[in-house]
Amino acid sequence: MKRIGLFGGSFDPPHLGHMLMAQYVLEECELDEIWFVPVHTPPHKKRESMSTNEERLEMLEQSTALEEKFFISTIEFERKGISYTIDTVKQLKKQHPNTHFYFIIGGDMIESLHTWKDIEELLEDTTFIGVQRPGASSQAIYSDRVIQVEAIQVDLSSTLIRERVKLGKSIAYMVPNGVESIIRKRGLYGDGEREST
Ligand SMILES: Nc1ncnc2c1ncn2[C@@H]1O[C@H](COP(=O)(O)OP(=O)(O)OP(=O)(O)O)[C@@H](O)[C@H]1O
Ligand SMILES: O=C(O)c1ccc[n+]([C@@H]2O[C@H](COP(=O)([O-])O)[C@@H](O)[C@H]2O)c1
Repeated sequence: MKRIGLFGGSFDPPHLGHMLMAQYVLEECELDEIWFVPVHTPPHKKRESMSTNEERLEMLEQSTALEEKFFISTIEFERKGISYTIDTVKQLKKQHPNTHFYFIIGGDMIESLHTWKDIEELLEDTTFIGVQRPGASSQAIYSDRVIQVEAIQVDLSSTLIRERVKLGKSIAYMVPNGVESIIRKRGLYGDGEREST
């Protein structure tokens, strides 16, 4: 059985917190590959930024280019609609029958797992991996059904990066190489009016 870690998120933009946790989980949980799965429409979160799917994908491609075990699945872009994880996992399992899928989340999300669509069914054959996140608590209904990994904790979020860009502050060393220049080149996260996908 191949062991694949799915890492879902908005990645708007990808930041070093994402990359460090992906690399750490890859090794620590002895996974074969990590597949980053950018959401089309997050189930529980309103996307605050107006960046397009193509722009998020370009930043993710830049972020994963140098690591041979990092891949991107655009399955949720293609499916459109709300990006429920159960739908993604079911679709992927059909396409890759000899694979065990893991789903990587930040420790902050363990608390709200009970609100996910068909969570019992999802937990039956998908193994969740929760990576500690600064400020997150581990007291939650499903905490004993999630492999909890103590990776290097970085108090970074995409929200913080977007705010810093808006204020004209540096984001050097906070995002993977090349991501800052995509942000600047495309004028992301500024005040200007942009179209969303
Ligand atoms: N610094 C971090 N440490 C641990 N987990 C993180 C960190 N940043 C993001 N994650 C986790 O990565 C996944 C994808 O996150 P997402 O792309 O939504 O980033 P975010 O930084 O939380 O974004 P935003 O600030 O826009 O809400 C989620 O499971 C989230 O909990
Ligand atoms: O399936 C659900 O009900 C569900 C509810 C909340 C979040 N998720 C997934 O969790 C991942 C991270 O979500 P977010 O909101 O932090 O971008 C992303 O892949 C979402 O599709 C999934």
